[in-house]
Amino acid sequence: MHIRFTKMQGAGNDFVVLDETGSELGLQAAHYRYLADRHFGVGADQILTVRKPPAAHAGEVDFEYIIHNADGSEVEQCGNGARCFARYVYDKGLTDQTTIRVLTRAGIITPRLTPDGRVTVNMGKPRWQPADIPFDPAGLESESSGQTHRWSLPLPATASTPAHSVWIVAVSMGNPHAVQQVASVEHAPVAQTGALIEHSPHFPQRVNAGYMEIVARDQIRLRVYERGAGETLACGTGACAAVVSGIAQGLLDSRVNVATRGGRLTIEWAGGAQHDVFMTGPADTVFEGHLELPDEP
Ligand SMILES: N[C@@H](CCC[C@H](N)C(=O)O)C(=O)O
Repeated sequence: MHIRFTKMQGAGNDFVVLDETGSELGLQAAHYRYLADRHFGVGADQILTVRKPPAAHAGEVDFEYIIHNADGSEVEQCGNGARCFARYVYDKGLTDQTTIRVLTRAGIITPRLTPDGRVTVNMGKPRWQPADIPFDPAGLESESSGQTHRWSLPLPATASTPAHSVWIVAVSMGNPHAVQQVASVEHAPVAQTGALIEHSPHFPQRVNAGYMEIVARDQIRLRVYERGAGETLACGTGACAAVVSGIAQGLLDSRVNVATRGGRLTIEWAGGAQHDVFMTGPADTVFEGHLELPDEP
């Protein structure tokens, strides 16, 4: 099958974007893995697919946006991808609106193109209830921290680390996140513990593992080991999860700059159950291409 694609990136989190507004390509998990492969395919952390809204949501949203991780799994949400999605549909002339309502597996989000070239996304509300994440805290030690809880998550011994526990805040931004505070992101054991946290049995659908260094009440540094993709240069929902966990614990103000390895994001949240989280950052097209997709990659 011959397909056209656009390569995009947002703060270094990179994507292959596919247009299925005309007809669906019918790709399988192995095709997404092939497209994401940095040696044999195009190379990406996630594959983003743009579709017209399904009939049940016609009039309510402008597009549907489907996300696959590099490992081929379909996921509910992707923040940096949402900004690239908005940039894509606008630049391709699929819409002339600068505020776009998008259906995702996690619900409706609203990206808005801003005059400075960046994109601000209303990412909806954080969800803290374990069942909504999903997170199974059975048997875990916990302590209250501001308006939320920290949980002591046990990690098994590996060749490089002894068995130990880390204190995490569990939160959903449409997808699951476990955020821990570290003294220094540079020295954080992301490579050693990221996959252990991702596969913890306390997160039945796996989890994105965030490592947050608080620099000031309005500034953090962040690394994220992403579910289904490994460590990426930035994770938009990870930035939202880290900032809301910091605000809920009383450690951060309501507007926070997040320095990632690939660029800067700004996250705003007024706190409480009624307020949405807003994320602002870059979204850029890198190149366009076409390729012959093997029937069975
Ligand atoms: N890079 C993303 C998150 C993509 C999905 C994530 N890996 C998951 O499995 O939940 C972002 O910018 O939010």
